[in-house]
Amino acid sequence: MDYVINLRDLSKSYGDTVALKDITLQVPKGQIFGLLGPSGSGKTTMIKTLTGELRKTSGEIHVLNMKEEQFPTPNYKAKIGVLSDNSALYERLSIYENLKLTCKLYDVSLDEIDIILEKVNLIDDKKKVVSKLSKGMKQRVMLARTLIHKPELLFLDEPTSALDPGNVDKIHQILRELNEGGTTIFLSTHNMEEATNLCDCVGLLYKGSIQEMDHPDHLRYQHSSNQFEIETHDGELIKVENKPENSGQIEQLIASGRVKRMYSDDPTLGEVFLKVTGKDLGS
Ligand SMILES: Nc1ncnc2c1ncn2[C@@H]1O[C@H](COP(=O)(O)OP(=O)(O)OP(=O)(O)O)[C@@H](O)[C@H]1O
Repeated sequence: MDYVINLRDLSKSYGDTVALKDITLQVPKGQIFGLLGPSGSGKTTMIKTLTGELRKTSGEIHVLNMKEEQFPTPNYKAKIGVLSDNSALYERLSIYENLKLTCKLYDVSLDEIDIILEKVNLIDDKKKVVSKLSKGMKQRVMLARTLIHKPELLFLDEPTSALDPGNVDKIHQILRELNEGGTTIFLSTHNMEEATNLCDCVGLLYKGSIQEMDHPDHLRYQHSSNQFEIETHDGELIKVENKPENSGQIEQLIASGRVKRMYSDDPTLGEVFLKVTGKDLGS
C-alpha cells in the first residue's frame, strides 16, 4: 500500500518530558486521519515533528517517502500544507494581499487567489482588511493560504477549535471536498464530534501514546455492550441483546405500539476515550 505517512516507534522528548512515546502508524494516501486527545497529550508535538519544525528524539519517520532530513527542503514544503496556531495573518492587509504574498512565496500564479477564495467562500470579501474579519473568516483565510500551492498532504492542528458550529460546518465541508479531490489530511483535535464526522481513522492519543486506532464507528462498536434499550410508553426499560435471533422480539414490541423510544448503546468517541484512558477529553 502507498503510505503517505509511515512512522515506526517515533518518540520525542523535551528534556525530561516525554511528549511522544513509541508511535507506530501508517496513513494511506487519500485518508483523513485524526489524532484525538486532550490538552497536553502531544498533538502539536506530533504535527511539528512531521512538518520538520521539531526534530524527533528516536524512531523512524517517512512522510511522502521522504526522511526527516529532507523536511526543510523546498521540495517537501511544496508538497505539504500546514495550518497551526502559528499561522498568523498580516492584520493590516486585505485578504487578497495576504494571499498575494503567499503566491510569491510559493511561486504560484495570482490567478489561483480567486479560485481558492471561491472554495473557502470568501470571494466577495477579498478586499476586506484582515483585522476586520470574524474569527471564522480569518480561519478560512488561513486555510486558503495553506491550500494555495495545492499540497498533496495537509497538516491541520485543531482546525476548528473555538469556532462556532456554523463555521465548523463550513470548514468541514471544505475539507471533505479537498479530500474527495485526493488530498490526504492529518489533523489533530480534542473534539470528538469532529473526529467522528470527518475522519476515516482516529488515533486516541493520551500522554504521548496512541492507545487505540481505528475507524471511529469501529472504535465505538468495539466498546459497545451491544444492547438495544427500549423505553415503553408505560415507563418500562427493556434491554435486548443486539443479535439476529432477537429481531422477532423487537418487531413484536414495535407492532404492539408500546415503544416510546429505542436506541443502541454505542458510546460516543468521548466515552470510548474515557473508558480507555480513564480521562475525559476536556480535562
Ligand atoms: N517547548 C516545550 N518545552 C517543554 N515541554 C513542552 C514543550 N512543548 C510541549 N511540551 C510538553 O509536551 C507535552 C505535549 O504537549 P503538546 O503541546 O504537544 O500537547 P497538545 O496535545 O498539542 O496540547 P494542546 O491541545 O493544549 O495544544 C506536554 O506535557 C507539554 O507540556
